[in-house]
Amino acid sequence: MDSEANNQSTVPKKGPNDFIFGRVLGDGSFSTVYLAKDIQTGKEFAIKVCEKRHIMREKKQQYVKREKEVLMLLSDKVKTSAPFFVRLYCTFHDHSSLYFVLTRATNGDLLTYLQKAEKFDEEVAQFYTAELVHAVEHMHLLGVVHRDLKPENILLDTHRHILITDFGSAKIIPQPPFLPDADNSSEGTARRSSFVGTAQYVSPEILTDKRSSPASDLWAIGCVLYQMLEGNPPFQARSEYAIFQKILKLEFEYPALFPSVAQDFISKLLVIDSKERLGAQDFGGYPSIKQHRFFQSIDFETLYLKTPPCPS
Ligand SMILES: NC(=O)c1nn(CC2CCNCC2)c2c1CCc1cnc(N=C3C=CCC=C3)nc1-2
Repeated sequence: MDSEANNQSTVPKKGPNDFIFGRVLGDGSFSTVYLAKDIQTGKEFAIKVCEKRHIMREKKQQYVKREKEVLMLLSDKVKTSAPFFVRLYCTFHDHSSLYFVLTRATNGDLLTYLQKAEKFDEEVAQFYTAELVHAVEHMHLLGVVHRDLKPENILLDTHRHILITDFGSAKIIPQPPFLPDADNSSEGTARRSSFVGTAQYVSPEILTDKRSSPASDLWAIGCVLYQMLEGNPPFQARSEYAIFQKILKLEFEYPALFPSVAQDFISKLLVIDSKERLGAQDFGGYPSIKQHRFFQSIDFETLYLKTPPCPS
């Protein structure tokens, strides 16, 4: 965790009174995210406030515990150098709430950015998909599967680079040998009792046998890229049930003039059998994804140094 304001014994423990809370940045079923300023340093953060009573009533203890574990893992500068995630600076609690002090993303989320542009051209879509692939590869190599990747959970920092957030649905799977979508069903994949994710981006295996795996995030990348280029996600309907039916039947179309290389890439991710998805058989990362001609001009190692292209 960052020495800036972490919970190590050498740093006095922060508390709610150390911050000035500002406007609400967003709210979920049991949390509210505020813009906040550290009184001592003047630095601005996003503070996620989770109400204890609501967490207990909704039986969400596991979600909150999992999110903290994942955020601590991704914030450990020893374990990860990828900047593509919101960082957890410190946590504290009082009688009513739990507080997560997080990176503040000054440019909102990718969904809002995409809606303003209606759709992205190929260069912008390629750039943000490359950052997403690089981030997901890093996350999976640390054994973290997000399970709810979507444009709303992809924030944009001051320079409009991505910051993946909201790890409440995430799963941590045991470490090396880490085979994306390995057959070790007790480890590489996880069965849940309840539905995880957001209907438009959920993969078929989560719907059929509730068995999520790293390849579930690869499916979501395919959905996000389609949405960046078309303006809407590939699977849409009036109800979640109808969306699920379309997903299970792979019922979606590419509009006329949809870029052919992107179409080829998406078609290799939106595959019903998770083991057949591009990258699902890779080891130690996703070389087969990064080598796809959709990323022909991309240098993944210097993405973060580049200025993101602007939508036209
Ligand atoms: N659920 C969360 O963890 C979360 N929710 N938000 C606000 C949401 C608003 C709607 N779109 C998705 C995000 C945040 C976080 C993490 C931490 C976080 C950090 N910075 C921002 N910044 C924003 C800036 C402008 C508009 C919205 C959010 N927001 C968050």
